Amino acid sequence: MANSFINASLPDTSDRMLFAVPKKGRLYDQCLGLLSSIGIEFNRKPRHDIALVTNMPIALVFLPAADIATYVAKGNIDIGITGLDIIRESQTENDVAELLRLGFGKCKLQVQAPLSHQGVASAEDLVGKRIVTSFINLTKQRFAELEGVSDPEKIKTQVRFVSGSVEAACGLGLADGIVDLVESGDTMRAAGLHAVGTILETESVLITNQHPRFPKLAAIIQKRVEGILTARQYVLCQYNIDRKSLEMACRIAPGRQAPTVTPLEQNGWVAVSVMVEKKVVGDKMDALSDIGATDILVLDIANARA
Ligand SMILES: Nc1ncnc2c1ncn2[C@@H]1O[C@H](COP(=O)(O)OP(=O)(O)OP(=O)(O)O)[C@@H](O)[C@H]1O
Ligand SMILES: O=P(O)(O)OC[C@H]1O[C@H](OP(=O)(O)OP(=O)(O)O)[C@H](O)[C@@H]1O
Ligand SMILES: [Mg+2]
Repeated sequence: MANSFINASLPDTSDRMLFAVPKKGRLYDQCLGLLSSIGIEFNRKPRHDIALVTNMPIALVFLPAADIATYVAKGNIDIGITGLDIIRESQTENDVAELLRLGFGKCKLQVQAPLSHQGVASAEDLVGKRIVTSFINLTKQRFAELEGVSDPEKIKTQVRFVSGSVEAACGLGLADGIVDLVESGDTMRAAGLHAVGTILETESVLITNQHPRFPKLAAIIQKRVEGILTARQYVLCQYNIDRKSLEMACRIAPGRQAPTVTPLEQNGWVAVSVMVEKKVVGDKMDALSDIGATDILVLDIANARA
């Protein structure tokens, strides 16, 4: 279970829920944005990896993303944000509870080979060859499947660990193929590589220990984050329509629960307010306009609670 940091120069965290956040890298900015959106305020001193939250009994702990799942699984940290890829690689999926998928940090863990090696068209073609990766366990598991071997430690493919800039390994002669994360594909292409197989699709997740020390506080954080994710996913659409066309309009945009309908002073007309998924709002506006809706407005939602 989580302990306070026993060091006179460190803040007292004994009564606080420890919340781990990636200290740098691809998830850092998005995590800080999310913390701010859910109303978490803190002061972080330069070079300090612990920051006390000023308006909740929480201490933020800034850690490498790759270590967060292990700390949460072991109970040294109560709640945290990391990638699904890291949970799977650290083999902690049975010891952490996944509260929410966060919709950022989306990418794929892919097997990649040099474009110049024309004989390698699929991951199978790399069986028995040299693979370099930061994802040793997931890579060994995939090659064990490809080789039909039940123990990933008994594969003939040679899997070697490097901690970063994995794409350089083929060009430098250390590997015949690599396994690394791909988002836009720019890094892969810049290194003269192409994807020959996908091991995992990943995104960021909010996780807790299976037996969190502060279950109520963890539930509050989960609710707040859920609210922000909903707010990001939806917009509020408002329009006026003849009551005769209301049923059709509600079929076009039924909302999350149901539209709010308010009578207008104008006889027979109503004002409708409804949540619509951002990605389809253009289509919905066109369809509402086609059946006679007027003054169709779309408003951003700053926050939401189910
Ligand atoms: N290109 C990317 N696009 C989206 N998500 C990514 C990308 N690269 C990494 N991630 C996600 O972020 C997690 C942390 O990786 P990241 O590269 O940010 O950490 P790091 O290697 O510790 O930082 P840095 O690369 O700055 O040294 C990954 O496990 C993955 O879930
Ligand atoms: O498909 P892309 O959009 O190019 O993103 C993929 C790159 O992002 C990550 O690297 P990062 O920038 O974190 O550097 P690192 O390899 O040193 O960790 C990952 O390891 C890939 O190299
Ligand atoms: Mg990285």
